[in-house]
Amino acid sequence: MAPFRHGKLWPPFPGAQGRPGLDSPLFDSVCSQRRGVNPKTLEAVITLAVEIAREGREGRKVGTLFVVSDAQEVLKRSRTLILDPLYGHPEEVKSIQDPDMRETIKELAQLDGAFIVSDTGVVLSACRYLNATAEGISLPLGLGSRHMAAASITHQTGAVAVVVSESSIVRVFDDGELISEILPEIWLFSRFSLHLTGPVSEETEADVMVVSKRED
Ligand SMILES: Nc1ncnc2c1ncn2[C@@H]1O[C@H](COP(=O)(O)OP(=O)(O)OP(=O)(O)O)[C@@H](O)[C@H]1O
Repeated sequence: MAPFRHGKLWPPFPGAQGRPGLDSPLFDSVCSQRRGVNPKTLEAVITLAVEIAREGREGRKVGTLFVVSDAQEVLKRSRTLILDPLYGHPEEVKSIQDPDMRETIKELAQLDGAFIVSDTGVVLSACRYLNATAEGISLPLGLGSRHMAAASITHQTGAVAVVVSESSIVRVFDDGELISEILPEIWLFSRFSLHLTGPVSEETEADVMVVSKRED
């Protein structure tokens, strides 16, 4: 029988045995109120991003991008690259907390573009190209166009963006800036060069390491 943690079933999702999941305190520093987005939604997105970075799909690494909150502004600044696979489905089945939806996202993550997630956690759209501009963005060297799009959309709107890099690192952007880098497997640390600059905090739980910009 699965153990309980913080009064909830642990681990929360099949396949996440022994890994941080929803309600893990590991992501508290990233999902703080100062982000200005629903912390529960952001936490659910980051947990899913870590699962995607860890698992890939059918033996391949998968990179993808989630944009969380301020959805109407984000939708205005983006367009679908193909017919939207989530279009027309009722909101009740598109919750980021829903296990079936999470599996669907893992499948769709193989396609180009971004997922748009509302503040309440409804995944509104997939495969979206974000109108990105490098103006006003100072991105650490070595990050490519997916990261630029993430930084740019958070500069233009009140959203927070979560990138799963094909190199298996999860990065979080707010206000046009990289605020956190998450290693889904601690052994990656030996091959990892930090893109965050300035004072950082580090937290590790169940093989997952979170390095965040210190904001105190
Ligand atoms: N403006 C954009 N909006 C949405 N998705 C984008 C945008 N630009 C790039 N992408 C996505 O990022 C993918 C990878 O691009 P690229 O390799 O340049 O990014 P990257 O930042 O180096 O990411 P990774 O670390 O995963 O390689 C593209 O195939 C596309 O799916």
